[in-house]
Amino acid sequence: MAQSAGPPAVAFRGVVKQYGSVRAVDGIDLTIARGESVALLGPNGAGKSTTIGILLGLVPPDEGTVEVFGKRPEQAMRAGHLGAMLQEGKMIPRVTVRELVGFVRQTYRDPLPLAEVLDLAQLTGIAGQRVDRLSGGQAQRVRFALALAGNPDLVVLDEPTAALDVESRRELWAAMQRYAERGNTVLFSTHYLEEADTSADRVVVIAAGKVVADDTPARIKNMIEGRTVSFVPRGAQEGYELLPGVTGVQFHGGRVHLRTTESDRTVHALARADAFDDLEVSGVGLEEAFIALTHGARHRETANAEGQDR
Ligand SMILES: Nc1ncnc2c1ncn2[C@@H]1O[C@H](COP(=O)(O)OP(=O)(O)OP(=O)(O)O)[C@@H](O)[C@H]1O
Repeated sequence: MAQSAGPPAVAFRGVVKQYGSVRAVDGIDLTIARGESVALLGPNGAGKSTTIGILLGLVPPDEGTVEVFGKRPEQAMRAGHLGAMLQEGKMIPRVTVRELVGFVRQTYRDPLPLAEVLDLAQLTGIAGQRVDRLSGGQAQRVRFALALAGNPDLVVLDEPTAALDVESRRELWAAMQRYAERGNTVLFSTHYLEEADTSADRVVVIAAGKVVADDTPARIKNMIEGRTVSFVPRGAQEGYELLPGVTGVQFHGGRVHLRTTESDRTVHALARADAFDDLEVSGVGLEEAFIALTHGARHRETANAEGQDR
């Protein structure tokens, strides 16, 4: 649930990060309100980890500014506003869950009570176990507990469920949602649309270092889970973008390719206009959908630059 008092949890303005010829982050503008749960969704190499690194003050941007609760990331980190769970991170052997979480929380100025951290991360029942003997899912929940220990206002998780089985994922998301429900801001990255759909209020889709879509999970799902209707056109080849459900139009290989969220209605409208030969309807894979969204974003940029209202 978003709250409005004070500066936003996160404000990226025109952020760019270049590695050699790769623009890992290519002009990101992003504001996250306090209390929002936001998923950064994107394929491999989209720029999610780099964006998170910049947010945490670990990666200096080449251009643009980043503020976390109105402060520079390093200041926000020092002030205890930020907690992070990154992809890597080995456990110290031979200590128990309780000892490790207890030790880490003591390094913060105003930590959560130990029992509360253990409860939030669903670790109470395994608090006496050694951290180097835990399952993958349990170990991830310990990392989550370490990210929460300082009682941060914003917790950032970089692909927290990578390599976890379904049950462990479910437990981690339940733990994360309980933290979000306390009014905290959560930002996590994922490759999985289902995770973004069930665990976020808002989904920001990143591809090739750019934000290509930013909407509610339901609308993003609609965009990504759409279909492609392709055909050899007949008659006037215009106005396709006005057909019901159509979110994108491309011409190649002598065919028209329409992306649509409502393929039945699109096909009915085409049939009424007697506008096609050799019609095909296919589902869209996630990678393809990202590419389509990326093209859509470029198309909109060009249209805006040309002053067209499309
Ligand atoms: N330290 C680095 N040096 C050189 N190139 C880098 C570095 N970090 C990231 N990149 C490149 O920047 C691009 C974005 O990478 P990033 O790790 O941010 O993507 P990602 O969306 O997090 O991917 P994944 O889902 O695979 O973790 C990739 O092309 C990657 O190879």
